[in-house]
Amino acid sequence: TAISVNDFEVLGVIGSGSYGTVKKVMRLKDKKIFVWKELDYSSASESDKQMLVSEVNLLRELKHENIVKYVDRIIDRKKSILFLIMEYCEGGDLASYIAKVKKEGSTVEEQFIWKVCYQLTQAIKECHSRSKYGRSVLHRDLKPANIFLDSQLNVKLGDFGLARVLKHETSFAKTCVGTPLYMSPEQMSGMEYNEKSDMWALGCLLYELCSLRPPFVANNQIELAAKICMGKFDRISKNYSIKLYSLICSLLDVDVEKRPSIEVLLQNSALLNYHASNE
Ligand SMILES: CN(C)CCCNS(=O)(=O)c1cccc(Nc2nc(OCC3CCCCC3)c3[nH]cnc3n2)c1
Repeated sequence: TAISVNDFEVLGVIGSGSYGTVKKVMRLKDKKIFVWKELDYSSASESDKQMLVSEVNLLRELKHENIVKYVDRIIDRKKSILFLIMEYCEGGDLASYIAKVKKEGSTVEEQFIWKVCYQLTQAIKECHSRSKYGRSVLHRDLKPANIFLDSQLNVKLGDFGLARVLKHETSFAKTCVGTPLYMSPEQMSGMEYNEKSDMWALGCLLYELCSLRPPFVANNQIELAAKICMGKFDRISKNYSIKLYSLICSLLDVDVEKRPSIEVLLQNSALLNYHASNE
């Protein structure tokens, strides 16, 4: 039997993304906790609706321990609302985590940064491997607000891909909403997003976990673009190992060719050692 909103109890609102509200819900039959994302498609065109259906079908196929799991969907045709039931990540998002560490005047432990690096590398590999077989996997924003933690502090890559479908955003809107702190030099120069852009964003994320701020900050887009294309950033604290710093430097290479691909990163010795000693 199809599931309905009456099978759930809404426990509260977690936040609202650009495409709808995210609520914490409990499934009544087994008291399990999930989130549901409410997508209002009342103003979507027929083609947008088709895109939404295909994106949701792609979501269903992406099953990986480091990607937020899609559980089910509910369509309320009367209200034109699509409810996406996803796994609930108790630990919240990395943006909140970094803000908390910073507020406490503390620092992020190197072991945890290697864990985040290893698990995100696996998630990115999964996304890239699918896009190889002709499936355009949602381009997932690799930014702290879109990376979640479960109760064991395992990393889960969230989904923002749907936001693009519903926001009918033109390419202009795409690049001009919010400050794209993690945008790669080649994207700043107008090139399309490509898999190496994810590697740059991963570098920005690892840098931010070390320094509690992004590698490139500016007061406006022009200045930000200039800094990113220059590719100069302050060294991270000497409390972190050279291995970690050189990995971050290799990812924050303005030369797309020299920047490691996900396959090259998977062969990184320090990362392999991390995994071997934490299996
Ligand atoms: C935006 N944040 C800085 C503060 C807002 C709220 N705190 S928080 O750090 O996200 C937080 C706190 C406790 C639990 C969770 N768990 C969670 N959140 C999701 O999405 C959050 C949503 C994403 C779009 C923007 C609004 C927030 C999930 N999606 C799939 N599983 C999810 N599990 C999140």
